Amino acid sequence: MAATRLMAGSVPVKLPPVTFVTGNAKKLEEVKVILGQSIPFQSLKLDLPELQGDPEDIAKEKARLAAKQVKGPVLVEDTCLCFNALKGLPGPYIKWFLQKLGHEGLNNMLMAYEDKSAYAMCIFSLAIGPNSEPITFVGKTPGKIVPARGPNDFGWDPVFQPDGYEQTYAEMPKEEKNKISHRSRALALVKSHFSEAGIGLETDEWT
Ligand SMILES: O=c1[nH]c(=O)c2ncn([C@@H]3O[C@H](COP(=O)(O)OP(=O)(O)OP(=O)(O)O)[C@@H](O)[C@H]3O)c2[nH]1
Ligand SMILES: [Mg+2]
Repeated sequence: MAATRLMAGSVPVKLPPVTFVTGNAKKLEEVKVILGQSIPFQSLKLDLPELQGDPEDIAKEKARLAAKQVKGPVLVEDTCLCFNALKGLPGPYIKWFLQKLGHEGLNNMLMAYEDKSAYAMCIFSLAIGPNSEPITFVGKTPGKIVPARGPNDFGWDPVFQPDGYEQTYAEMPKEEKNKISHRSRALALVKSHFSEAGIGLETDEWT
């Protein structure tokens, strides 16, 4: 099973299948549903170390590390939750803020501010191999931080209410979240890249 890169006017170059590398089962669940059969991929559960700094650099570095481990094409993603009143923080550090402070703590961080607006951001990074420069695809969904509502099965979903909705991500049916989420917006760009770059895949099977 191999992916094929169709170069205009040249012989297609075969690439191994793309591996989505993440340690987060909930991310993987959403990526599977959003991509459907559009880009067949295999997944690898690996909690990669993360650089500090600019979210795009974090995602690229994650892709470089993943490509070294997999020795082939990889897709990774890094998710940020950015509070406008805090100039974008916690951003890429949301995992640790959520772990230490919980939903209530995230709300409390904004207590001193009237502005509760925030945005969820997903940066996918694709590296074709260990020596190629990763490229990134950014998806954002604006919303606000609210006291937790809805099931508690994925991260900060209960405290993020996207603009134009009365429900938090957690309260929305999954199909609805996947229509407007930061993740689906970033993946729409990944899909376009695959079709524009002429990256065809020989298989439509899940592995
Ligand atoms: O409510 C949520 N709705 C989402 O749509 C969503 N996407 C990610 N997250 C959480 O935000 C942090 C990102 O950190 P993160 O990008 O480093 O992820 P991770 O370390 O869990 O996995 P990975 O880095 O191995 O891929 C982690 O706490 C994730 O659980 C979400 N929470
Ligand atoms: Mg991580």
